[in-house]
Amino acid sequence: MFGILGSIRRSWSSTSSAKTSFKNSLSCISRIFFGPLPKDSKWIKPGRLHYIENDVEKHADIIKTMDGVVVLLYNISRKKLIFVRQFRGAVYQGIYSGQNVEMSKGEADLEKFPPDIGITLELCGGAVDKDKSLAEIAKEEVLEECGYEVPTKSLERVLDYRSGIGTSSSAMTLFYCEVCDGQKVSEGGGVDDEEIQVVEMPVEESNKLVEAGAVTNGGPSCLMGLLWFFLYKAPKVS
Ligand SMILES: Nc1ncnc2c1ncn2[C@@H]1O[C@H](COP(=O)(O)OP(=O)(O)O[C@H]2O[C@H](CO)[C@@H](O)[C@H](O)[C@H]2O)[C@@H](O)[C@H]1O
Repeated sequence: MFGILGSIRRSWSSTSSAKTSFKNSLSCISRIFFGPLPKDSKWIKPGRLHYIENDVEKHADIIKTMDGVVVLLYNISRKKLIFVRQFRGAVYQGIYSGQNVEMSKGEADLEKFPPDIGITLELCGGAVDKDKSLAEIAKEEVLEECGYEVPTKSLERVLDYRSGIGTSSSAMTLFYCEVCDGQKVSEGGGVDDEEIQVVEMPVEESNKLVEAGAVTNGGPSCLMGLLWFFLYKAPKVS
């Protein structure tokens, strides 16, 4: 199973077998290099919040980022959960720099740190960057990334929570949506130059993703969605 998903890397050892640990690369990443954040970044804005608590002045170094939606998709025709895999620069950087809080600089050593270490397994989703309802944004992401055309009413709002509460605290919304083969209208894979791979995984196999130790390079949204599914949905639908 972990041939396709890749197991989590907290750090990367140069003695690790780079070529065999990750299979099924999504795309060809030939070069990775690190640079400073431009002030006009559309995606993140860093800042410092000051506050006085019990007469003591304190501060929090924070990052403003966009809110997001994620969708746990379940194909009822084939009893499969649907995930997406993609290269995430932040994950690559996190593994590359390890415990070091400094941002990496310059050219990445792709021999020691192959690009595939930055590939995640995630729920379909995206940023709340349009003036539309959360369900409409979720519906669009389901179509763009996974190729299923679903009505907004089939998106069940499950949980609202915050990610990265120590630094960014963006508001996230998890939806659950059942789909069938008849709703599959395209391959998915993202829009423009996105390189997203759709992974349809049998329920029994997905269950292993939340077993102790079987953590993937995925975020808490994916793990939390899976836990919710196995607690509340799987007993009824699988
Ligand atoms: N940090 C970034 N830097 C440069 N380009 C970026 C970017 N994040 C997204 N993009 C670009 O925007 C495209 C579309 O993004 P999406 O709306 O699908 O959001 P994504 O799933 O990347 O999550 C995004 O938005 C959600 C909600 O904020 C976050 O949780 C998640 O970390 C974030 O990547 C990506 O393919 C990429 O080109």
